This record gives sequence, C-alpha cells and structure tokens, in this order.
Amino acid sequence: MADTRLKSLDAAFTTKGLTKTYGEGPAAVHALRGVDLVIPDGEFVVLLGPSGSGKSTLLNILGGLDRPSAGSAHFKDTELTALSDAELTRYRRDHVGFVFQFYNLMPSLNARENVELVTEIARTPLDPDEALALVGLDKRAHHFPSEMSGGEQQRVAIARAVAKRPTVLFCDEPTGALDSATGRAVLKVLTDVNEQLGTTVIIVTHAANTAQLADRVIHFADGSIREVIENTAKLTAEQIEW
Ligand SMILES: Nc1ncnc2c1ncn2[C@@H]1O[C@H](COP(=O)(O)OP(=O)(O)OP(=O)(O)O)[C@@H](O)[C@H]1O
Repeated sequence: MADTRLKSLDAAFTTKGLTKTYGEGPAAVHALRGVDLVIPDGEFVVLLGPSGSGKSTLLNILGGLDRPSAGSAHFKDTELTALSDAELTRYRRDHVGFVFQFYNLMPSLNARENVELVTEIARTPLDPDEALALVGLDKRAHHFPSEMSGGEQQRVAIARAVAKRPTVLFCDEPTGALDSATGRAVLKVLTDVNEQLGTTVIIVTHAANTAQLADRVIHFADGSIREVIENTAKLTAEQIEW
C-alpha cells in the first residue's frame, strides 16, 4: 500500500522534566527521572527497555490515565498536567485509544458489539463494520471472543480502539501474548492504522523486532531516556525478523 499521508512536523507530545515517584523516603520508586521528549504527530513510535524502566508509566501519563509527580506533558497545545480530572477524561474520550496485552474484550458480546461499545459514545466514529474490515475481521463480526484466536481477539481490540478515530493509539505489549505469525498480523494492522488513518501509534514492548517498523525508537533505562533513534529504513510487518 502506498503511503500517501503527509507527515506533519508538529509535535503530538512534548514532555519536560517528566518525573514520577511512587512512595516516599527510602521506599520511593523513581519510575521516571526527568524525561524530556518530543513525539511528532503521525509517527509510529516504539518504546523499548528492560522491565521496570518506566515505559508503561510514561504511556499512562501521556494517555491521561495517570499524573506525574513533577514536570510537564503537553498533547499538542494542551498541557495534560494542568487538566482537571473531568478534562483528562474528556481528553481520553476524544483523542486516545488503548490496546493492552490481554485484549479486554467483553466475553458476552460478539466482535461487532464489542466495537459498538465505543462507536455508540464517540463523536465521529467509524462504522463498526468498517473498523472490523480495517483489521481484516469483517467476516467474523458475529463471533464471540471465545470463538476467536488470540490474534483475532487482539485485532477486535484494535478495531474497538480505532473505531472512535483517536488521534493517538497507545499499545502496551500488544503482541506479548501472541505467537510470531499472529503477532506479525497484529503489527501489520497497527502499521495500517498509522498509514491509512494517520493515527500516531505509540507502542511499549520488550520485543526488539517491533522497533524495525518504527519511525522513532525510544530506549528507556532506569526511568530515563538512554537513546532516541530515528529509523531511516523502516521495514514492513512482513519483513521483520521474529
Ligand atoms: N502503582 C505503582 N506503585 C509503586 N510502584 C510502581 C507502580 N507502578 C509502577 N511502579 C514501579 O515503577 C517502575 C516503573 O514501572 P513501569 O511499569 O513503568 O516499567 P516498564 O518499563 O513498563 O516495565 P515492564 O516492561 O515490566 O512493564 C517499576 O519499578 C515499578 O515497580
């Protein structure tokens, strides 16, 4: 598929001195130690780093699920750190989609009904069938989660997350529970979402191969950014090594 999207040079996110400390005194855990970061709008970004290095903490703050202890985080011109709880909820509802390692589908609802959970409350949603077609599951709309493989369930979760046309899609270990073939299919869907809808996609993972798909790879270590690499030779999901 040709990438006809014009990439914007505007920042989707800017953080300055972003700090998160859990607990106090000798028991304090320094999850983020003053992170300065710019994530351009429309990019496919991968956060890599060892367990406990602060990746999920950063994702949760940028996604409006958590607040930092100090420093600032902007989404475009909006300072997330200055928003009230109600405003943060609106930010999540209007701009953010989440995909987690374990799908979080409603077992009593079929694929289409799981997607409709979002399209019924979003302001300018995709048609649920269009969202399922985007992830290649338009023929499985009436199947329940228990009737689908892990990779198919994750694709329904992605359809649900993108159905509200989020500006940003956050994924925490989206292929962590999947074998290589289904993991590859899920990554293909995520790159399609980035390219076809222009959604900024930010993925936290241990899987170093996912970095080969990224415009930008951010390496974390011990609550800090160790290195940011702009990838000049992106691969497709079919090409990456597993
Ligand atoms: N709610 C919490 N209370 C106390 N400590 C926490 C809490 N959440 C995270 N931490 C700690 O903060 C540090 C960073 O955690 P975080 O989950 O951001 O790391 P991560 O890089 O995403 O790790 P993983 O790859 O294992 O998910 C860890 O030491 C973790 O134990």
